[in-house]
This record gives sequence, structure tokens and C-alpha cells, in this order.
Amino acid sequence: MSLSDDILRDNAAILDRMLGHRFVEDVCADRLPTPVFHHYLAYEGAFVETAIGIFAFATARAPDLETRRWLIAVQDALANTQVPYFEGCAARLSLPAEPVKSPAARQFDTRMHDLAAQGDFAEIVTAMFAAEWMYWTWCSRAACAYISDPDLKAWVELHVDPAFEAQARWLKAAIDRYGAPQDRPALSRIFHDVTAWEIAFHDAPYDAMKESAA
Ligand SMILES: Cc1ncc(C[n+]2csc(CCO)c2C)c(N)n1
Repeated sequence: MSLSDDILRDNAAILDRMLGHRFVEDVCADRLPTPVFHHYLAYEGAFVETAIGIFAFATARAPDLETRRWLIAVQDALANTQVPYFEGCAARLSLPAEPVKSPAARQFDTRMHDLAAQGDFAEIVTAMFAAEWMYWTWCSRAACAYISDPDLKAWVELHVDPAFEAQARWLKAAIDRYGAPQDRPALSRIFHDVTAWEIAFHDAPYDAMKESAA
């Protein structure tokens, strides 16, 4: 068993909770309420910008040039593929005006940023592995379902694209290459924490709906 597989096994319960989250189930059943999706998009747009910074920390702490080159390409994909997706959505849809008021969504950004600012290379890679592996997994399932909203369909497809899959697999392999077996408890803990923050992040757009209805 590899270290990355050990980490996945250590976290099977919480990962299953995230993979069965209401948000994921709603997407797969083609019943995600549009206002929930639009709040989510606003939170996501902010996070993808944060992710550019997280990968910049990883680039700075990378152990070799080959790794740096890969991470620079990741930043390029985020800035020039993912961000334009959000710009396109914002231009076409009337997204909520001041959406990132959600404390849970903002907390996700802050915690991920702080973890990257303070973490060593293996810790940052593990945090992004938790975030990306989970997205690749649930989007692979969702991509088999009918999704009527074209923007949501495009978002799911972005995460089953071979380029995104390669990125998720690269993070997994990087844990095995650069993580030490004795780091398993600490890295598993990071995976656990990030997945817990993800659950709160995906609760947030539903909570925003409850508040606007109240
Ligand atoms: C809340 C949240 N968690 C995970 C992802 C998956 N993901 C897609 S792009 C990217 C940044 C690095 O490539 C990550 C982590 C997401 N989009 N939003």
C-alpha cells in the first residue's frame, strides 16, 4: 500500500460523507436549486483565486525543478482556464451581488491559505490532493448523469477532463514520492481537516438560501 492509499483509507468515512453530500446528490439527480448553484459559483470563484496562491506556496517549497515546472502549469491552468469559466458565468448569469458574505465559504479560503502559508511541501500537496481527488471522484459520477443546466454541466466536465484527472493523480503520486511514511498521521490529519472544511463549504450555499428565505 502506498502512503496516499493509506491516507485515503484512514479517511474513508469522512470522504464518503463528502461524496454523499446533499450538493453532490442534488447535482447527480439534476435537482440542484439554481440559487444554490449561483451562490456556490460565487464562493468557488473566490476559492479558485486562492488556489493560485496555494500553488504558489507549493512552487516556492518544491524540492526540484521538475516539480516546479508542473506546479507553474497548474497555476497557469487555474488563471487561464478556471478563472475564465467564472468570468463567463458572471457575465451571463446574474450572480448574487455580495455573495462571499458566507462565513463558512470564507473560512474555507482562509484555512486553506493559512495551511499552505505554514505547511511544508508534502502538507500543501496533501491538502490539494484532498480537494482535487474528491472533486474528480464525485464529478466522474455526476458526468454520467443528465445535467440540464449548461453551466453546471460544463463545471462537472472541467473536473473529469483528462488534464484535471492528471493533476489529481500527480498530487497523489507526489505524496508517495515526497511524503515520509512516518508523516502518515500528520498528513492524514490534514486530509481529514480539509475534507471537513469542504463539507462546511458545500453546506454554505444552502444556508445562504435559508437565510434569504427567513
Ligand atoms: C471547494 C472546492 N474544493 C475542491 C475543488 C477542486 N478543485 C478544482 S480546481 C482546484 C484548485 C487546484 O487545481 C481545486 C482544488 C474546488 N473547485 N472547490
